[in-house]
Amino acid sequence: MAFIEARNLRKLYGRGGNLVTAIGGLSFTIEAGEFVGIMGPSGAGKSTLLNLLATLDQPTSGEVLIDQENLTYLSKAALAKFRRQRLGFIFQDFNLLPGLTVEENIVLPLTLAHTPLAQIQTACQTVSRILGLTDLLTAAPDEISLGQQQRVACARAMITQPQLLFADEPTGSLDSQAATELLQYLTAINQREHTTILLVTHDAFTASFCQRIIFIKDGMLFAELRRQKTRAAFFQQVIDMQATIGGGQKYDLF
Ligand SMILES: Nc1ncnc2c1ncn2[C@@H]1O[C@H](COP(=O)(O)OP(=O)(O)OP(=O)(O)O)[C@@H](O)[C@H]1O
Repeated sequence: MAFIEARNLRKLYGRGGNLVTAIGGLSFTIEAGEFVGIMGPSGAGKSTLLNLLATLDQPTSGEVLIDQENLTYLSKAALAKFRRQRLGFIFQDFNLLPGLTVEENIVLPLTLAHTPLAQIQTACQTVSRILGLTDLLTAAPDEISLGQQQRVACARAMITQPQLLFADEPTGSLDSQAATELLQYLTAINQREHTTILLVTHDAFTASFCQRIIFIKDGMLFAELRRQKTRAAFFQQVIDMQATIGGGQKYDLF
């Protein structure tokens, strides 16, 4: 049974003669516990697609179902509750609140949900230990490195133990060591907790940690790759597909 189902999704921006088709009619499914990447050239519609699946944006037409719940028919309040209880988000620019400590940022989703304090403290200890943040809990976000900030954002996304985690270019601001650590952590929660992960990336190294990559171009499905052998072999397959699809790297002209 599909965990995420996109049914003929379309998203147009603008109006009149200035209409842009960001997503042109996409249908696919993702199973529970999959670790899936979305790739494609700049402007292909990757972020738009992620935002539609993550309920952060509404399609012009088509439907998104998550765990057999058709999100098209949920009210704004029901959608907000669904998002809060079941989804986690990691974005490239972290969105940490500068006036709060690392700990306050991490526990924010539980604080907003009025979770009992003892439960918040236990959850914070667990997630901080896993992500190596225990010694940084009293720091302010601007006192820690970018890699550490990204791990804080990851901890905040994970503290509610979401079934489904969305990440948009999660390694975009990280050096290769911090990126590797984050990807190993995502792999671990995918394998241990069976968290379904959907991430957008233009980076073949990041993509090589996924089990399956959906390539889109001009808002349409272009190809799909499944990891069958080693991560190194998958990395090479991703590079080859990027060459085929064209414009695979954002900054390949520089
Ligand atoms: N808010 C918006 N208003 C108008 N057009 C938009 C808007 N957001 C995205 N677009 C257009 O929709 C198309 C898809 O954009 P999107 O950001 O989803 O692509 P992407 O594949 O994530 O690109 P990138 O890799 O550069 O981030 C592009 O042509 C973009 O210019």
